[in-house]
This record gives sequence, C-alpha cells and structure tokens, in this order.
Amino acid sequence: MTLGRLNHVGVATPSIAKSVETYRLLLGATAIGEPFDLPAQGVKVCFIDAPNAQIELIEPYDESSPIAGFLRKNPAGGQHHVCFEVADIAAAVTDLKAKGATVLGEPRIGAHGTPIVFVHPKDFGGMLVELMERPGDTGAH
Ligand SMILES: CC[C@H](C(=O)O)C(=O)SCCNC(=O)CCNC(=O)[C@H](O)C(C)(C)COP(=O)(O)OP(=O)(O)OC[C@H]1O[C@@H](n2cnc3c(N)ncnc32)[C@H](O)[C@@H]1OP(=O)(O)O
Ligand SMILES: [Co+2]
Repeated sequence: MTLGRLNHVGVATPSIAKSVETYRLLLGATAIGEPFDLPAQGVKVCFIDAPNAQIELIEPYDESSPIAGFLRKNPAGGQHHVCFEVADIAAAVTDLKAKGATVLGEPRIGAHGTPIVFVHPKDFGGMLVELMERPGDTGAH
C-alpha cells in the first residue's frame, strides 16, 4: 500500500458544541460543518476544516460508542486517531494483515461516505490509525 494524504485528526469530546466554540474562539476556525450522527459507528461527528486537513470532532452517539469508552478514561476528550487516505482499502487491509498488523474488523462506510478501517494502536506505538479510501477512488478496484 502507499501512504496517502492525512485526511483528518479525530478528536474525542464530551461536547461537540463546546469544542466548536473553543476552535472558533481560540483558533479562529470558520469552516465548521453541521454536526451529524453516524449511529452505525456510534458517533456524532462535526468536521472543522483547516487548509490542509480536517479536525473530526467525535462525540458518543450512545453508551456503547467506542468514544464513550475513551471518555471514561479521558473525561476531557483529546486526540483519538489520525486518518490517512489510501487508493484501495481492500488492498491496504490485505497488505497490513500480511505484515502482521491488527486490522480492526472489516471496512465499513465512514463519515466521508467512503470505506474506512482502523488498525490497532499497539501497531503504531499507541496511536489509533484509520485508513479511508480516497473519495473518487471507491470502485477503482
Ligand atoms: C467511523 C466514523 C469516523 C470516520 O472517520 O469515518 C470515525 O473515525 S469514528 C471513530 C470511533 N471508532 C473507533 O474508534 C473504531 C476503532 N476503535 C476500536 O476498535 C477500539 O476503540 C480500540 C480497539 C481502539 C480500543 O478498544 P477498547 O476501547 O474496547 O479497548 P480498551 O479501552 O481496553 O483499549 C485497549 C488498549 O488500546 C488503548 N486505546 C484505546 N483507544 C485508543 C485510542 N483512541 N488511541 C490510542 N490508544 C487507545 C487503550 O489505552 C488500551 O491500551 P493498554 O495499553 O492496553 O491499556
Ligand atoms: Co475518523
């Protein structure tokens, strides 16, 4: 596989509304998307655009959310994952598994409407990594 662009940094938060105000006030964020729910992934999502990537604010959709678990350990929230783009998610999964990485589950549709998958933090020195198929590439394989 080939490492693509950093698409977003996932930031867990107990309150998207409060986090949006922080980014707006402290960093002058202006390109702030409308929050939306992704029940299948257990999250509420809000994207804040920076010139070269996005901040993905993620709040638990319900108590079974992986973000709820993260917030129990980190009540104020914080950096949760980084997401890189790949051309072909299926090829990336095959390649990572062949190299012994722990791919979490099967690819599923993420917040950008393209297939995503996660790789366990233990493979990246404690950082949760998400891979997403580049918009426009889906179906290229
Ligand atoms: C999909 C929509 C959107 C998008 O971009 O499209 C998103 O990105 S939504 C993001 C939310 N979804 C996920 O995070 C799915 C992937 N996550 C998982 O499968 C789990 O959360 C997992 C496996 C990372 C952790 O599982 P769990 O929480 O059940 O286990 P523990 O809490 O016991 O943690 C085990 C071990 O991992 C460390 N950990 C947990 N979360 C993170 C994290 N975000 N970053 C780094 N490390 C993490 C935790 O500290 C434990 O470490 P240990 O040394 O064993 O104590
Ligand atoms: Co993400």
